[in-house]
Amino acid sequence: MEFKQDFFEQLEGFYSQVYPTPISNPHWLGWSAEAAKLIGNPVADDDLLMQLSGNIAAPGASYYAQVYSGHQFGGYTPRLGDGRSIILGEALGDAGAWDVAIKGGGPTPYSRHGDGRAVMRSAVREFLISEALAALNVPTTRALAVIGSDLPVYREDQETAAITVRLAKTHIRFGHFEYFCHSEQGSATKLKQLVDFTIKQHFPHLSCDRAGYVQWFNEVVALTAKMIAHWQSVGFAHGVMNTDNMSIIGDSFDFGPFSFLDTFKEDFICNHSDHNGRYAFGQQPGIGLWNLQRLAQALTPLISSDDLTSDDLVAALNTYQAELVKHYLALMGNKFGFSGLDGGSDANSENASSKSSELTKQQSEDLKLIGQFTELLERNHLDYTLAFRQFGKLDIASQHSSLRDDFVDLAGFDDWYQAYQKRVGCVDDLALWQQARDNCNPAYILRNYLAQEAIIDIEQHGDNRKLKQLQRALATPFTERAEFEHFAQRPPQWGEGLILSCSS
Ligand SMILES: Nc1ncnc2c1ncn2[C@@H]1O[C@H](COP(=O)(O)OP(=O)(O)OP(=O)(O)O)[C@@H](O)[C@H]1O
Ligand SMILES: [Mg+2]
Repeated sequence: MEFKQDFFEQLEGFYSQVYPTPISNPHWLGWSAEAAKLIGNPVADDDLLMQLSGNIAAPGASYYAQVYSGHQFGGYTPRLGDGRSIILGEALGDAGAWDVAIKGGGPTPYSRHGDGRAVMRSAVREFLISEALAALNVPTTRALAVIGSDLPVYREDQETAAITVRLAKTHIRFGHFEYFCHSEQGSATKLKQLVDFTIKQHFPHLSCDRAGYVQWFNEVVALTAKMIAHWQSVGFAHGVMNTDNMSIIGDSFDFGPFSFLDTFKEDFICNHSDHNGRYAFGQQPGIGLWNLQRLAQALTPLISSDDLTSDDLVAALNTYQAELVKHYLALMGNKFGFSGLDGGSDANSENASSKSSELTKQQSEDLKLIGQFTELLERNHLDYTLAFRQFGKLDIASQHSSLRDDFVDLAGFDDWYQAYQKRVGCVDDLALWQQARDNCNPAYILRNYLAQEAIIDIEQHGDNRKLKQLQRALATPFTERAEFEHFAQRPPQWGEGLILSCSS
């Protein structure tokens, strides 16, 4: 791996240098060849294992933990920082550089009372979901590897430590800006230095002046809205949308008690510490905006000469909803096979952009049709992913749809289906239309119970074969294969809506 050290060299005072603590008996539990391609294809040999577990030095690595703060469950914590993630530097790849971080690498000056480690179950989950979301085309950090060990760690019970090797285009979070605005009083120079660095590294088309800052914030709003539209469309609940877990480039970041929906449930809560449902599935779009408001406050000293958030930042915040709806409609319209979508079949297309917050009549009707369908799913206790996978089997012109058999409320379904058929309109090539549905409605998602089964095999028998098989299925989630049939089922009763502990 070849590193550059831009953050380390240019942002002194924004991190503490700290070396990982060696860990006993490191061994590969998982490796992502896809992620490896991003950073010049390192070979997963013993030498690299020792480097990425923190047991020997990696050539060219700097080793540092960044300082940041953040709003956690609505309240401000003045100083957090990387308490268990140690960054080696920015590894060079063909399409840019990626921070390489050892998550669970041992204590840092920001560990507070923590041990700096991660338990195996959480490291495996982060590894699997990072790569699974990437395969679903959801913007996300990646995971190069998960490394097991013999080190005992203590949570509710004794467990074993493991490491996720995270790749991130940046580790800069909303919380970084909050720290240099609120916690380091009078440090407007540092805030500016951080914003300038972020723009130069990740938004190089923008200038580092007031107009550039405003444009940059507009882009952060749009990227965040797009990420959350993706989450809503695949039925992903993040679980801990604190501002210290919001990446400044709109990548899904920090995977703890996340969950995909099994049965569709708008108010599904995946984090058992989230007693009020602040981060429930249906709350995510609103929380995205709330988090952006906190970021706008942190940027205010840079943009405005008084304490009021400038009109320009407020105007940017006001584009959030339209941005989110635009992406959500494109993604959902694709899943349903609506005709004549803005931006064609590419939901990422920049053509789909209309800054107007006014919905067109067609958009309002589409949103209504989508909402009616998810309500039907909820009332009929149907699985979100499996229901959508059925769309690739629909004979759209026929009155009899295979999907209908799954519903108890047949009259409700029939009414909806009629309106849906009308919206889809005439399909010239049914096979092509069905293929397009299969290409955006996954057969395989990382259901909590599947991750849990893989984890139990490792925990009880040191056997990572299930993890590897699951990883292979999730790498091509739109392609059904007989060998993975068991991954495309509803969960067994014990695994339905499995809620996980936040301790990790
Ligand atoms: N076992 C631990 N030891 C030390 N610090 C910890 C530990 N677990 C969490 N923290 C720290 O607590 C804060 C909030 O934790 P959170 O779960 O959001 O992040 P994380 O999963 O540790 O890391 P990241 O956000 O980098 O993915 C962070 O400052 C984190 O570093
Ligand atoms: Mg975090």
